[in-house]
Amino acid sequence: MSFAVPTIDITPYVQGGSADEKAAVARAVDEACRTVGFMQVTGHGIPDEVIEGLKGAMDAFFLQELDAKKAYQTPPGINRGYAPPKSESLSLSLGVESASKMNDFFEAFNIGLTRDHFPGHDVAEVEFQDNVWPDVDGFETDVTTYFDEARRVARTLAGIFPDALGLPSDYFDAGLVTDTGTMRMNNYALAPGQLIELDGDLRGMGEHTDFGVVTVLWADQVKGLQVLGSDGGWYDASPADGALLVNLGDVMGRWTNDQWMSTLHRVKPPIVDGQIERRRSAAYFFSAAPETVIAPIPEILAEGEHPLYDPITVTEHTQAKLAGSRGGKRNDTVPGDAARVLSSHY
Ligand SMILES: O=C(O)CCC(=O)C(=O)O
Ligand SMILES: [Fe+2]
Repeated sequence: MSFAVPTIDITPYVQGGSADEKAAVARAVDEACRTVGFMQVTGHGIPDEVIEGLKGAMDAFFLQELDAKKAYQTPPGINRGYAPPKSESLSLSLGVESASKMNDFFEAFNIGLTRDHFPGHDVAEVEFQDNVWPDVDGFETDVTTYFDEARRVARTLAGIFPDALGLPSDYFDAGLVTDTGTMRMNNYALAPGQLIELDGDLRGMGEHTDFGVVTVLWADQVKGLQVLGSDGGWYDASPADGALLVNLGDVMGRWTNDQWMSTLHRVKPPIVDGQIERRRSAAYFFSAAPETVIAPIPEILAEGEHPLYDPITVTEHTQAKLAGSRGGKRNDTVPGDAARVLSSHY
Protein backbone atom coordinates (compact mmCIF):
# COMPACT_ATOMS: atom_id res chain seq x y z
CA MET A 1 0.00 0.00 0.00
CA SER A 2 1.25 3.48 -0.66
CA PHE A 3 1.04 5.71 2.36
CA ALA A 4 1.38 9.47 2.20
CA VAL A 5 0.68 12.33 4.54
CA PRO A 6 -0.97 15.02 2.39
CA THR A 7 0.46 18.55 2.36
CA ILE A 8 -2.05 21.35 2.81
CA ASP A 9 -1.29 25.05 2.48
CA ILE A 10 -3.61 26.85 4.91
CA THR A 11 -2.64 30.38 3.80
CA PRO A 12 -6.25 31.30 2.83
CA TYR A 13 -7.31 30.80 6.46
CA VAL A 14 -4.20 32.42 7.93
CA GLN A 15 -4.03 35.53 5.77
CA GLY A 16 -7.61 35.69 4.55
CA GLY A 17 -8.43 34.21 1.15
CA SER A 18 -11.47 34.09 -1.10
CA ALA A 19 -14.41 31.82 -0.33
CA ASP A 20 -13.29 29.51 -3.15
CA GLU A 21 -9.74 29.32 -1.85
CA LYS A 22 -10.99 28.52 1.63
CA ALA A 23 -13.39 25.89 0.33
CA ALA A 24 -10.50 24.15 -1.46
CA VAL A 25 -8.49 24.06 1.78
CA ALA A 26 -11.50 22.76 3.73
CA ARG A 27 -12.02 19.97 1.16
CA ALA A 28 -8.35 18.93 1.38
CA VAL A 29 -8.53 18.90 5.18
CA ASP A 30 -11.68 16.77 5.12
CA GLU A 31 -10.04 14.25 2.78
CA ALA A 32 -6.86 14.06 4.90
CA CYS A 33 -8.84 13.66 8.12
CA ARG A 34 -10.97 10.85 6.65
CA THR A 35 -8.12 8.86 5.16
CA VAL A 36 -4.95 9.49 7.21
CA GLY A 37 -5.65 11.64 10.28
CA PHE A 38 -2.28 13.35 9.71
CA MET A 39 -1.32 16.22 7.42
CA GLN A 40 1.71 18.35 6.62
CA VAL A 41 0.64 21.95 7.07
CA THR A 42 2.37 24.79 5.25
CA GLY A 43 1.41 28.47 5.13
CA HIS A 44 1.01 28.41 8.94
CA GLY A 45 2.81 31.73 9.32
CA ILE A 46 5.14 30.83 12.20
CA PRO A 47 8.36 32.78 11.53
CA ASP A 48 11.58 30.76 11.25
CA GLU A 49 13.19 32.71 14.07
CA VAL A 50 10.41 31.67 16.45
CA ILE A 51 11.13 28.02 15.66
CA GLU A 52 14.87 28.63 16.07
CA GLY A 53 14.12 30.15 19.47
CA LEU A 54 12.18 27.06 20.50
CA LYS A 55 15.00 24.74 19.38
CA GLY A 56 17.60 26.77 21.26
CA ALA A 57 15.51 26.75 24.43
CA MET A 58 14.98 22.99 24.24
CA ASP A 59 18.70 22.41 23.77
CA ALA A 60 19.60 24.69 26.66
CA PHE A 61 17.26 22.81 28.97
CA PHE A 62 17.67 19.20 27.87
CA LEU A 63 21.46 19.26 27.56
CA GLN A 64 21.77 19.90 31.31
CA GLU A 65 22.61 17.13 33.79
CA LEU A 66 19.69 14.91 34.80
CA ASP A 67 19.72 16.16 38.39
CA ALA A 68 19.38 19.79 37.29
CA LYS A 69 16.37 18.85 35.17
CA LYS A 70 14.79 16.79 37.92
CA ALA A 71 14.47 19.93 40.02
CA TYR A 72 11.54 20.80 37.74
CA GLN A 73 9.68 17.51 38.08
CA THR A 74 6.03 17.69 39.23
CA PRO A 75 3.75 15.01 40.75
CA PRO A 76 2.12 12.60 38.24
CA GLY A 77 -1.28 14.34 38.32
CA ILE A 78 0.21 17.64 37.16
CA ASN A 79 0.95 17.96 33.48
CA ARG A 80 3.67 20.58 33.89
CA GLY A 81 7.42 20.68 34.19
CA TYR A 82 10.00 17.99 33.58
CA ALA A 83 9.21 14.33 32.93
CA PRO A 84 12.40 12.22 32.97
CA PRO A 85 12.98 9.21 30.69
CA LYS A 86 10.85 6.20 31.58
CA SER A 87 8.35 8.16 33.63
CA GLU A 88 5.57 7.59 31.15
CA SER A 89 4.21 4.74 29.14
CA LEU A 90 1.96 6.02 26.42
CA SER A 91 0.59 2.67 25.33
CA LEU A 92 -1.00 2.18 28.77
CA SER A 93 -3.17 5.16 27.87
CA LEU A 94 -4.71 2.88 25.26
CA GLY A 95 -5.05 -0.21 27.38
CA VAL A 96 -2.08 -2.11 25.92
CA GLU A 97 -0.13 -3.86 28.64
CA SER A 98 3.59 -3.97 27.94
CA ALA A 99 6.19 -6.33 29.40
CA SER A 100 7.85 -3.48 31.20
CA LYS A 101 5.44 -0.82 32.26
CA MET A 102 7.42 2.40 32.06
CA ASN A 103 9.73 2.03 29.11
CA ASP A 104 9.23 5.07 26.92
CA PHE A 105 12.66 6.69 26.97
CA PHE A 106 11.63 10.17 25.85
CA GLU A 107 12.14 12.97 28.33
CA ALA A 108 9.82 15.93 28.17
CA PHE A 109 9.06 19.37 29.45
CA ASN A 110 5.39 20.34 29.63
CA ILE A 111 3.77 23.74 29.72
CA GLY A 112 0.20 24.82 29.20
CA LEU A 113 -2.50 27.44 29.32
CA THR A 114 -3.07 28.81 32.81
CA ARG A 115 -5.92 30.66 34.49
CA ASP A 116 -4.14 33.90 33.60
CA HIS A 117 -4.96 33.23 29.95
CA PHE A 118 -8.68 33.58 30.69
CA PRO A 119 -9.27 36.68 32.79
CA GLY A 120 -12.92 36.93 33.79
CA HIS A 121 -13.56 33.22 33.22
CA ASP A 122 -14.03 30.82 36.08
CA VAL A 123 -11.73 28.04 34.91
CA ALA A 124 -10.73 25.08 37.07
CA GLU A 125 -7.20 24.97 38.39
CA VAL A 126 -6.84 21.26 37.66
CA GLU A 127 -6.94 21.93 33.90
CA PHE A 128 -5.06 25.22 33.98
CA GLN A 129 -2.14 24.66 36.32
CA ASP A 130 0.52 27.29 36.71
CA ASN A 131 3.61 26.70 34.66
CA VAL A 132 6.98 25.78 36.06
CA TRP A 133 9.84 27.66 34.41
CA PRO A 134 13.43 26.44 34.58
CA ASP A 135 16.18 28.83 35.45
CA VAL A 136 17.58 28.82 31.90
CA ASP A 137 18.29 32.10 30.13
CA GLY A 138 15.58 33.08 27.64
CA PHE A 139 13.70 29.75 28.01
CA GLU A 140 10.40 31.19 29.19
CA THR A 141 10.32 33.93 26.53
CA ASP A 142 11.35 31.72 23.62
CA VAL A 143 9.07 28.84 24.57
CA THR A 144 6.11 31.13 25.26
CA THR A 145 6.56 32.85 21.90
CA TYR A 146 6.39 29.53 20.08
CA PHE A 147 3.52 28.28 22.29
CA ASP A 148 1.38 31.32 21.41
CA GLU A 149 2.04 30.75 17.70
CA ALA A 150 1.22 27.03 17.93
CA ARG A 151 -2.03 27.88 19.72
CA ARG A 152 -2.88 30.36 16.97
CA VAL A 153 -2.32 27.68 14.31
CA ALA A 154 -4.42 25.18 16.28
CA ARG A 155 -7.27 27.69 16.62
CA THR A 156 -7.04 28.38 12.90
CA LEU A 157 -7.39 24.66 12.21
CA ALA A 158 -10.36 24.46 14.57
CA GLY A 159 -11.90 27.21 12.44
CA ILE A 160 -11.41 25.11 9.29
CA PHE A 161 -12.96 21.96 10.76
CA PRO A 162 -16.64 23.03 10.75
CA ASP A 163 -16.26 24.19 7.14
CA ALA A 164 -14.68 20.84 6.26
CA LEU A 165 -17.51 18.94 7.97
CA GLY A 166 -20.24 21.01 6.34
CA LEU A 167 -21.32 22.49 9.68
CA PRO A 168 -22.07 26.16 10.42
CA SER A 169 -18.72 27.98 10.75
CA ASP A 170 -19.32 28.81 14.43
CA TYR A 171 -20.32 25.25 15.36
CA PHE A 172 -17.40 24.62 17.72
CA ASP A 173 -17.08 28.15 19.06
CA ALA A 174 -18.91 27.57 22.36
CA GLY A 175 -16.61 24.73 23.37
CA LEU A 176 -13.54 26.64 22.34
CA VAL A 177 -14.06 29.88 24.28
CA THR A 178 -11.77 28.54 26.98
CA ASP A 179 -9.71 26.12 24.93
CA THR A 180 -7.35 23.85 26.81
CA GLY A 181 -3.80 23.70 25.58
CA THR A 182 -0.66 21.95 26.68
CA MET A 183 2.64 21.63 24.92
CA ARG A 184 5.02 18.73 25.40
CA MET A 185 8.59 19.34 24.32
CA ASN A 186 10.18 15.94 23.73
CA ASN A 187 13.84 14.97 23.65
CA TYR A 188 14.74 11.51 22.41
CA ALA A 189 18.33 10.86 23.42
CA LEU A 190 20.15 8.52 25.73
CA ALA A 191 23.75 8.80 26.76
CA PRO A 192 25.99 5.89 25.65
CA GLY A 193 25.61 3.00 28.07
CA GLN A 194 22.12 3.94 29.12
CA LEU A 195 20.51 1.65 26.56
CA ILE A 196 21.32 -1.37 28.67
CA GLU A 197 18.97 -0.21 31.41
CA LEU A 198 15.90 -0.50 29.23
CA ASP A 199 14.16 -3.67 30.26
CA GLY A 200 11.39 -3.87 27.69
CA ASP A 201 11.01 -2.98 24.06
CA LEU A 202 13.31 -0.13 23.13
CA ARG A 203 11.14 2.73 22.06
CA GLY A 204 11.10 6.49 22.17
CA MET A 205 7.38 6.84 22.77
CA GLY A 206 4.87 4.02 22.78
CA GLU A 207 1.87 3.64 20.51
CA HIS A 208 -0.84 6.11 21.33
CA THR A 209 -3.47 8.46 20.05
CA ASP A 210 -3.49 12.07 21.19
CA PHE A 211 -6.22 13.04 23.61
CA GLY A 212 -7.56 16.34 22.36
CA VAL A 213 -9.06 17.97 19.28
CA VAL A 214 -5.93 18.49 17.23
CA THR A 215 -2.15 18.40 17.70
CA VAL A 216 0.29 20.78 16.04
CA LEU A 217 3.70 19.12 15.94
CA TRP A 218 7.05 20.67 15.22
CA ALA A 219 9.69 17.97 14.86
CA ASP A 220 13.26 17.52 13.73
CA GLN A 221 13.58 15.90 10.34
CA VAL A 222 15.41 12.97 11.97
CA LYS A 223 13.26 9.88 11.35
CA GLY A 224 11.39 8.31 14.22
CA LEU A 225 7.72 9.22 14.10
CA GLN A 226 5.68 6.36 12.70
CA VAL A 227 2.00 6.44 11.84
CA LEU A 228 -0.30 3.41 11.66
CA GLY A 229 -1.73 3.05 8.17
CA SER A 230 -5.17 1.59 7.57
CA ASP A 231 -3.48 -1.61 6.32
CA GLY A 232 -1.98 -2.23 9.78
CA GLY A 233 1.57 -1.23 8.75
CA TRP A 234 3.68 1.47 10.44
CA TYR A 235 4.91 4.25 8.17
CA ASP A 236 7.60 6.90 8.73
CA ALA A 237 6.35 10.46 8.80
CA SER A 238 8.86 13.30 8.92
CA PRO A 239 7.96 16.94 8.46
CA ALA A 240 8.66 18.41 5.02
CA ASP A 241 10.83 21.57 4.89
CA GLY A 242 9.02 24.37 6.70
CA ALA A 243 5.97 22.22 7.44
CA LEU A 244 4.31 21.36 10.71
CA LEU A 245 2.74 17.96 11.17
CA VAL A 246 -0.86 18.11 12.28
CA ASN A 247 -2.88 15.18 13.57
CA LEU A 248 -6.31 14.72 15.02
CA GLY A 249 -6.90 13.58 18.59
CA ASP A 250 -9.61 11.47 20.20
CA VAL A 251 -12.02 14.35 20.83
CA MET A 252 -12.27 14.88 17.08
CA GLY A 253 -12.70 11.14 16.54
CA ARG A 254 -15.55 11.09 19.04
CA TRP A 255 -17.20 14.23 17.67
CA THR A 256 -17.13 12.83 14.13
CA ASN A 257 -18.06 9.27 15.11
CA ASP A 258 -14.69 8.18 13.72
CA GLN A 259 -15.47 9.58 10.27
CA TRP A 260 -12.25 11.50 10.98
CA MET A 261 -9.35 9.53 12.34
CA SER A 262 -7.52 9.91 15.62
CA THR A 263 -4.59 7.98 14.25
CA LEU A 264 -2.23 5.79 16.26
CA HIS A 265 1.40 6.82 16.17
CA ARG A 266 4.65 6.08 18.01
CA VAL A 267 8.28 7.19 17.98
CA LYS A 268 11.20 4.89 17.27
CA PRO A 269 14.27 7.05 16.69
CA PRO A 270 17.03 5.54 14.58
CA ILE A 271 19.92 3.83 16.34
CA VAL A 272 23.28 4.43 14.70
CA ASP A 273 26.29 2.47 16.03
CA GLY A 274 24.39 1.52 19.16
CA GLN A 275 23.47 5.08 19.89
CA ILE A 276 20.22 6.87 19.45
CA GLU A 277 20.23 9.66 16.93
CA ARG A 278 18.99 12.62 18.92
CA ARG A 279 15.58 13.88 17.91
CA ARG A 280 13.47 16.74 19.25
CA SER A 281 9.80 17.55 18.90
CA ALA A 282 7.20 19.87 20.40
CA ALA A 283 3.57 18.81 20.38
CA TYR A 284 0.90 21.42 21.06
CA PHE A 285 -2.27 19.64 22.17
CA PHE A 286 -5.35 21.71 21.54
CA SER A 287 -8.66 20.75 23.07
CA ALA A 288 -12.05 22.10 23.99
CA ALA A 289 -13.16 23.54 27.35
CA PRO A 290 -12.92 20.91 30.12
CA GLU A 291 -16.67 20.65 30.73
CA THR A 292 -17.57 20.28 27.05
CA VAL A 293 -19.57 17.11 26.50
CA ILE A 294 -18.21 15.20 23.52
CA ALA A 295 -20.62 12.98 21.63
CA PRO A 296 -21.00 12.18 17.93
CA ILE A 297 -22.46 15.23 16.14
CA PRO A 298 -25.96 14.25 14.98
CA GLU A 299 -25.85 16.54 11.91
CA ILE A 300 -22.99 14.64 10.33
CA LEU A 301 -24.21 11.09 10.95
CA ALA A 302 -25.26 9.39 7.75
CA GLU A 303 -28.68 7.82 7.59
CA GLY A 304 -28.65 4.71 9.76
CA GLU A 305 -25.18 5.46 11.19
CA HIS A 306 -25.09 4.58 14.87
CA PRO A 307 -23.16 6.68 17.37
CA LEU A 308 -20.05 4.73 18.39
CA TYR A 309 -19.44 6.66 21.61
CA ASP A 310 -21.35 7.60 24.73
CA PRO A 311 -21.13 11.23 25.79
CA ILE A 312 -18.07 12.04 27.90
CA THR A 313 -16.61 15.35 29.00
CA VAL A 314 -13.19 16.50 27.82
CA THR A 315 -11.91 16.24 31.41
CA GLU A 316 -13.22 12.70 31.94
CA HIS A 317 -11.54 11.55 28.75
CA THR A 318 -8.22 13.26 29.53
CA GLN A 319 -8.14 11.88 33.08
CA ALA A 320 -8.71 8.31 31.85
CA LYS A 321 -5.87 8.68 29.35
CA LEU A 322 -3.46 10.30 31.81
CA ALA A 323 -4.16 7.69 34.48
CA GLY A 324 -2.82 5.21 31.93
CA SER A 325 0.19 7.03 30.58
CA ARG A 326 1.43 8.67 33.77
CA GLY A 327 -0.09 6.65 36.61
CA GLY A 328 0.56 3.18 35.15
CA LYS A 329 -3.14 2.27 35.19
CA ARG A 330 -4.36 0.52 32.08
CA ASN A 331 -7.15 2.44 30.39
CA ASP A 332 -10.04 0.10 29.66
CA THR A 333 -12.30 2.72 28.09
CA VAL A 334 -10.91 2.33 24.58
CA PRO A 335 -10.96 -1.37 23.61
CA GLY A 336 -10.84 -0.54 19.89
CA ASP A 337 -7.49 1.25 20.20
CA ALA A 338 -5.88 -1.62 22.07
CA ALA A 339 -7.06 -4.09 19.45
CA ARG A 340 -5.65 -1.96 16.65
CA VAL A 341 -2.21 -1.84 18.29
CA LEU A 342 -2.13 -5.53 19.06
CA SER A 343 -3.05 -6.46 15.49
CA SER A 344 -0.58 -4.08 13.82
CA HIS A 345 2.56 -5.50 12.22
CA TYR A 346 5.45 -4.54 14.45
O1 LIG B 1 7.98 13.17 18.69
C1 LIG B 1 7.08 13.10 17.85
O2 LIG B 1 7.28 13.24 16.65
C2 LIG B 1 5.66 12.80 18.26
C3 LIG B 1 5.36 13.13 19.68
C4 LIG B 1 3.99 12.72 20.06
O3 LIG B 1 3.34 11.94 19.40
C5 LIG B 1 3.39 13.28 21.29
O4 LIG B 1 4.09 14.02 22.02
O5 LIG B 1 2.21 12.99 21.52
FE1 LIG C 1 1.26 11.96 19.98
